Amino acid sequence: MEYRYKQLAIEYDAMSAKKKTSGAVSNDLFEDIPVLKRKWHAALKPGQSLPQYEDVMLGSLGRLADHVALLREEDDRLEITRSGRYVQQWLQNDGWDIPVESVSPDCATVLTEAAICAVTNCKPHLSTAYCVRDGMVRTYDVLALPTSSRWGRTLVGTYINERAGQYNLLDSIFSTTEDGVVSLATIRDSAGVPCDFQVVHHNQSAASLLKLSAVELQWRRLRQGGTMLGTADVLARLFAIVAHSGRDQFELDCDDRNLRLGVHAFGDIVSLTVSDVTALKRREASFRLLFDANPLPMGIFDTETGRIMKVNAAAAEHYGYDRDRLLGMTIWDLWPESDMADLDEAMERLTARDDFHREWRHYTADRSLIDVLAYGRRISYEGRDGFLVAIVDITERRKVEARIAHMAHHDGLTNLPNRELYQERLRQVLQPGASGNRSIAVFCVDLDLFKNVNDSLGHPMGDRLLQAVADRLRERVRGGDMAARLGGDEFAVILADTPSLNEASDFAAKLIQALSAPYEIDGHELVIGASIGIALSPSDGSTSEELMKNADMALYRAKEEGGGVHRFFEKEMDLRAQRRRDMEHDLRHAFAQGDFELHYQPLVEVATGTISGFECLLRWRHPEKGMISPAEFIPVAEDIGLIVPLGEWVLREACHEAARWPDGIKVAVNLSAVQFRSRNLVQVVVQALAQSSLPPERLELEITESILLAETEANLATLHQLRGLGIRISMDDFGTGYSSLSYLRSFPFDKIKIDRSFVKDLAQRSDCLAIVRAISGLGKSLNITTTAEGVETTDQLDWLRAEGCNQVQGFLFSAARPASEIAALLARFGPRASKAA
Ligand SMILES: Nc1nc2c(ncn2[C@@H]2O[C@H](COP(=O)(O)O[C@H]3[C@@H](O)[C@H](n4cnc5c(=O)[nH]c(N)nc54)O[C@@H]3COP(=O)(O)O)[C@@H](O)[C@H]2O)c(=O)[nH]1
Repeated sequence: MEYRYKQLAIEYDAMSAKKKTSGAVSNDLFEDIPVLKRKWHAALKPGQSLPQYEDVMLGSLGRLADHVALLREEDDRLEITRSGRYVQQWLQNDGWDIPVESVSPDCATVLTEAAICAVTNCKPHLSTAYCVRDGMVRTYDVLALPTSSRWGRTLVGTYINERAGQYNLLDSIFSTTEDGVVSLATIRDSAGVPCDFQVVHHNQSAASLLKLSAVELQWRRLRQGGTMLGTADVLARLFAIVAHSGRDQFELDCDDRNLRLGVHAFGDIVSLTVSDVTALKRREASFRLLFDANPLPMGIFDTETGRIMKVNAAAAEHYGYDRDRLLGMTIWDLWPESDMADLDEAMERLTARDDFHREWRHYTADRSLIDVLAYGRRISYEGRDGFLVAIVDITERRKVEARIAHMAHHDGLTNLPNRELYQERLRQVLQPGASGNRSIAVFCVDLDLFKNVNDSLGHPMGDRLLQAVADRLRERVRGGDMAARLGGDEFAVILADTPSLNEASDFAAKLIQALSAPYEIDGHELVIGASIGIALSPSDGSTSEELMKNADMALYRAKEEGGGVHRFFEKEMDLRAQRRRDMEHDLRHAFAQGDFELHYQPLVEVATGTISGFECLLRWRHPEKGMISPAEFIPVAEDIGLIVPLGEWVLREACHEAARWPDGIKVAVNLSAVQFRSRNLVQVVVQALAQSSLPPERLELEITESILLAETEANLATLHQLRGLGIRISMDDFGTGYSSLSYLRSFPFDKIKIDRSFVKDLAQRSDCLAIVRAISGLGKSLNITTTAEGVETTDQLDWLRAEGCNQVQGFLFSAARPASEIAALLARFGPRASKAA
């Protein structure tokens, strides 16, 4: 641009010089202005603000008179009263006494301005006027000389003269545009047919764009060559345009540039504009590359109509449409009906924005829904306001996210909601107003005998069973209700709309029935049961935590009662739970304080009536509650894991005590199944024997069949190791529980202890006698000692002797007594005492 102005200035100077030498404007007149100014000053008399009109203007102007106009103020407006011929030509008006405002505005403006300034400042004022005459810009000096008339009026003598130098208006405009402008004259042959064109006019930009100097281009015939306009193709186009006096636009690619030619024919004169569109072309090529070849689906849609105006190959392929088919559609066609309100709202907002970035759902050609992220930018395309959109398909990402979210809230095995989702749902339905005034029932479900399946048939079978249980649960809940797996064989149900206690009870009963029906899995018919604890809101709690805790307590009660039943929460259960928590605390404290002691109950040989050993029984002397039964505290110690260190203490103490007894007197110590889980049981026993120096043959370990129910292989291995040390192993409480004979086959027990419940009714109940007889017979044939527990009467002793039982234990001889009383007991029932008897 700067170059253009410089060029303009040079052209102007050149023209000024030309005018001066050509004499188009009188050289002498260049001197007139200082002369007139001097004259005005010379005429100014002391004490006057303005010189007299006659002194300045009259009689002495001579040749300048043609260049002078006389202005005066008349009726509040400026009037030209007289004007010389030169001025009249300038004004294009030869009238006298005419208002200044009636002449052409370019003259009126400068005359008014000069006159006002001169009168206001009481001195000559020189202005410059630029006037356009015949397409030429001319510059005039306008000198206003304020004077006073004889009658006191102010008259302004105004001298006007053109300054040397004028320039062509169109030339100046053309010279400032970067586009080339060329005028061609059509050359016709003798037959009058156009055969060539000649450059008759052009601007500098045209020469630059056509890579010629201005001189080389001027008067050049196109067929002469040397320009890209002389090719056959361009000439053919120009001839065609001239033939119809029409217009056309086309592009020329040459070397490293792209030129766009706009052609307009006026008869035989052809006006040509040449624009450099190289940058534009490159932008278009980049756009094509980015758009057409982009692997991302892209398109342009009309903002107003939603019409799809352009798509790339990736879009056609991704959406599964033929490209033309896609171009005949609108973006509404891609949207699911359900999202239409969303689209309307989105479109409303789009019209006010230049770009957007949002998530939409689209239909593909096969009507499958995909999740897409659309990035849009407003563009103008084919004269329409549109949006260029790039699409990123995030369907898979959304699926994975949904899967992860599902997994975070569902149990992987059964696909039921997990504890977190269950609690969240419970919190939701408990919100004020969520379920009106209706009660909400929370069910804690625990499977009975599930552990057996897991232990006997393995975990995969256990898993299949849990899945089947989940299916049955799912079938029974609907709507806003929920069934969940909380972990292991623990499930839970929420009934969010439970009108009555009876209905909750009915539901629980039916659920137990459904879950207890046999399962057919991999050719196995499996039977388990279920126990349910129920808590209702608001009576049993108003928070999810309270309700779940209370339902759990009710479940505990149901389990305690043997399972297969449902129980509602009762306030009293809360007290029991509190008592239980107290006991756990007190147990830990008691162990730390050494509040436990061991008592010993004699084991008497039926044949001799002498003591052959003692069963070691744990006692807890509570500082406030007195003696607490092991039947009460051992299950709690097992639950909290205290039985492991406590059992170790029992073993060490019992061995230590027994080591002080006469040779051959054995000590029997009870082992809990939990002690087997600690995995260092053998080591603990070995240490107890070593520290006490008690021979292993004098130690008997009493186990219950529960040890053979869980982790059978590992526990059997432990038992074999213990027996390998020479320790005797007894099966306690035989006849209760499952009493599977296969246990007797799986391990060579040294002793079977017949549970005292059979001994108690031996004389009254034939079934008890039959069982005692069977167990004794079994012991005899397997060469296993049989010990009857709970013998309280001589009658019972007689029956047992008759049935061939080897050993007895019970209050008939003695209850369990502290170690300090052992000597007395031995004195009474000991081997020597018997001999004495
Ligand atoms: N794991 C451990 N378990 C232990 C330990 N110490 C005891 N126990 C187990 O606790 C249960 C209850 O024991 P306890 O209250 O001591 O009862 C025992 C005897 O007092 C009772 N008994 C004995 N004779 C009679 C009788 O003639 N009548 C009658 N009503 N009760 C009698 O029987 C219990 C002994 O049973 P058992 O162990 O099956 O031989 C109990 O199961 C203990 O095993 C311990 O250190 N570890």
